[in-house]
Amino acid sequence: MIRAHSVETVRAAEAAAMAQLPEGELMSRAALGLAEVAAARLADTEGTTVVGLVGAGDNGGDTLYAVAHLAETGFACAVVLVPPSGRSGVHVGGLESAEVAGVMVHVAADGAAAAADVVAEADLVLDGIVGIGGRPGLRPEAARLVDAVDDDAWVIAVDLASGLDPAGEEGEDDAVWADETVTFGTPKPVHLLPAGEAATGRLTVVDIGVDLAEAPAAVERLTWDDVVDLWPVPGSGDDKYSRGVLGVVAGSEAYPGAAVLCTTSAAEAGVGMLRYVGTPTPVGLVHQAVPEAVVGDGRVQAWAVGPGLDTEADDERSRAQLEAARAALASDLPVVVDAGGLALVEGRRTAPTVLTPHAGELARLLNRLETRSAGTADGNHGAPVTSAGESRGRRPVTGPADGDEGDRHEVTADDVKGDPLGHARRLVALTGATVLLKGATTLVVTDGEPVRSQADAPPWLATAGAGDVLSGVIGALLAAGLTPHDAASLGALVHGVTADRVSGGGPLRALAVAHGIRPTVRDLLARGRSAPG
Ligand SMILES: NC(=O)C1=CN([C@@H]2O[C@H](COP(=O)(O)OP(=O)(O)OC[C@H]3O[C@@H](n4cnc5c(N)ncnc54)[C@H](O)[C@@H]3O)[C@@H](O)[C@H]2O)[C@@H](O)CC1
Ligand SMILES: [K+]
Repeated sequence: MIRAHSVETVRAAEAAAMAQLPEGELMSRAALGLAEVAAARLADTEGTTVVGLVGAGDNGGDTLYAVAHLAETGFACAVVLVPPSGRSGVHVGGLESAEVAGVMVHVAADGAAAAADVVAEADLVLDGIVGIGGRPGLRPEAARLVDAVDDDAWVIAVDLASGLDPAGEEGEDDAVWADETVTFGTPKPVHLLPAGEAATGRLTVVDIGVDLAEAPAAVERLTWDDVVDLWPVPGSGDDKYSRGVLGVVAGSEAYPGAAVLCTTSAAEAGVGMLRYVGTPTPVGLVHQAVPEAVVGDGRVQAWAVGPGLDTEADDERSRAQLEAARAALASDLPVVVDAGGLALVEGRRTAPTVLTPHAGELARLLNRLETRSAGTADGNHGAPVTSAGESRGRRPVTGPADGDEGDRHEVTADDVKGDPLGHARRLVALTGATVLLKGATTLVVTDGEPVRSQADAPPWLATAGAGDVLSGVIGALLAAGLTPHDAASLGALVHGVTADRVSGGGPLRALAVAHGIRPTVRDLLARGRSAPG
């Protein structure tokens, strides 16, 4: 598992480490590690020239010492001091060390065009403008220098790409776009969250001897190795019931294929037994595609509700199916809810619940539940969801207290894409559920747990039916007894890795991903068995 720690946790751990070490030791380790990575990249790209962009804080200090090392190694090195106060604004020891090593020192404020020319010459650029002490955004003079970087230069962000919010909460367009980020001690949230992941590039962690093993993580990412620890592997005493029975309420006369995709992926994920509840057309298809499934209601350990469900259909068989979906949501069993099922969510369930919206579905759900919640807070009407003010990171609801929607801001899919984590947290606060928000980086948010962030899938996975497959995998894992947080994040990992294998760099289809789940899980488990120790 990759664990990212908050700025506060990192600063506390660094302070504890520094108290035991000679002054400047941590910075010196950070700078040496940074210089080693930079030298390796220069060797790979046959580059010879280095420019460091140096801000006022210790991030600039790391950069100055690293550039000094590179100059001593024989590279042609320069730095551009970015602070408006020039030399007097930067790390004194670092600047001295760079000058002694023969690094050319330029001050941005003295001549912006000349400084930009120096930057444009570099094969490798170290971005040391700001690190974990930075506020989002770049000052105009820094932005101009960053714009001058040659397209072919290798850009290494020191600790994090300057301009990004270190916490990864606020999106920021005005930031360095790095090929690689060299961070110290531990990843920071920004490296793993949608707001910063793309600008971070490849992430390299340099060990500086700061111990964060016991410190609580802010963001986690499951890796292939976690599959062995988390995947439910049957023992000799297991039978199909003890391994977990999943009930699937999915598909409809309008969208019958979703039933096939969801049940196929649950079967491929190795669920103990499958029950399927649907209308005649998808029932016929499921009979053919997944003969293992038993059609009809019955005892289950978990439900998957919603893929391809048609909540508008009004014939007798459809009403019976929707009744089964509502009964599943009203039960005390774990449920994963997707697509059409999200329209049936009325608020808080006490049993384990995973909601798997994409941005548009999350926006619709927030609008519906928050309107209701505003009414409930005033004692007027609505489901027993939480009061409007409880959620973390949410915008205030501006509607009048009588529950009238008034000028209340309607959340849009673009709002969710602009602040995915904040909006996912809003839905967690309203429902108490685990929210899996789909995207290039999929977020799994549960109250009281570190956010899980998975980025395993290729863009080819953005295709119809992919979500139906994901629901089946998560349902199988819930039925086997995993927590919603583990089931959702492990499901996202396996879904993404499978898609990557199936794609092989080209198009994929959802049914192929469903059929790829079984060999992917097998291979990931085999990897763990063959790993040393
Ligand atoms: N604390 C430690 O023990 C260690 C810290 N290290 C480095 O120190 C960094 C943190 O250093 P600092 O706390 O000095 O903070 P930073 O170097 O991240 O930046 C703080 C300075 O930048 C200015 N600033 C903030 N936002 C800005 C913006 N958007 N544009 C321009 N200037 C801005 C601030 O006014 C302040 O002067 C880490 O990111 C890491 O690179 C490493 O040396 C490892 C050890
Ligand atoms: K930086």
